[in-house]
Amino acid sequence: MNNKQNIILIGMPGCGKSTLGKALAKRLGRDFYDADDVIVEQEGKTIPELFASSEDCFRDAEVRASQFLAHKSGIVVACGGGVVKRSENMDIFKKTGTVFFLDRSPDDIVSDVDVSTRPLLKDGKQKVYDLYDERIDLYRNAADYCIPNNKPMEAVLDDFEKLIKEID
Ligand SMILES: Nc1ncnc2c1ncn2[C@@H]1O[C@H](COP(=O)(O)OP(=O)(O)OP(=O)(O)O)[C@@H](O)[C@H]1O
Ligand SMILES: O=C(O)C1=C[C@@H](O)[C@@H](O)[C@H](O)C1
Ligand SMILES: [Mg+2]
Repeated sequence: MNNKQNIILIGMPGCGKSTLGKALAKRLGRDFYDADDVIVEQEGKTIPELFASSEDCFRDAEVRASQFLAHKSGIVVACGGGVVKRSENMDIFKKTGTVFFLDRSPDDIVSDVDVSTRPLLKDGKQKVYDLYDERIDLYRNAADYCIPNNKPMEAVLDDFEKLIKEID
């Protein structure tokens, strides 16, 4: 893959975007960005503060962060879990990047994520299953490639790195 092309990770909250994204960036010698952190920095507000105004207010900020990130080159981005809710974000990212869906089962997500600390999951474990059903088609349709996250992290990283080297 062209090393200027951005690597964009999408997937459920808790699917491993930040952890695997950071590790992949390190392996490839690229810079890593967490889109949620960019939103907080650009807006000068926390994610709960933005959601407290409205979800639309947060989603508008997310589009601005997508635009900012898509102007960079050769980076790895962990998107927010709901980035696919606005198809505009995917159009923006695809201009300069390739989109990878990190697919982790809801069973694995609930088994090791502290749902109480994730805003959209604060309503408990059932929310993970509901969100997965609600969003799975959006993730699959938005992605250029799917990376199953169903084995130890180092093995998933090996698959990811191999795929990146294979694709144009
Ligand atoms: N293959 C795996 N094996 C073991 N643990 C994993 C695996 N993939 C992810 N995890 C763990 O799952 C947890 C959630 O991962 P992470 O925070 O990277 O998810 P995320 O997609 O960035 O979530 P969010 O959208 O909420 O930011 C972390 O504790 C991470 O170490
Ligand atoms: O899944 C979602 O809709 C979200 C996930 C987080 O990464 C944040 O982007 C925010 O809490 C919304
Ligand atoms: Mg994250």
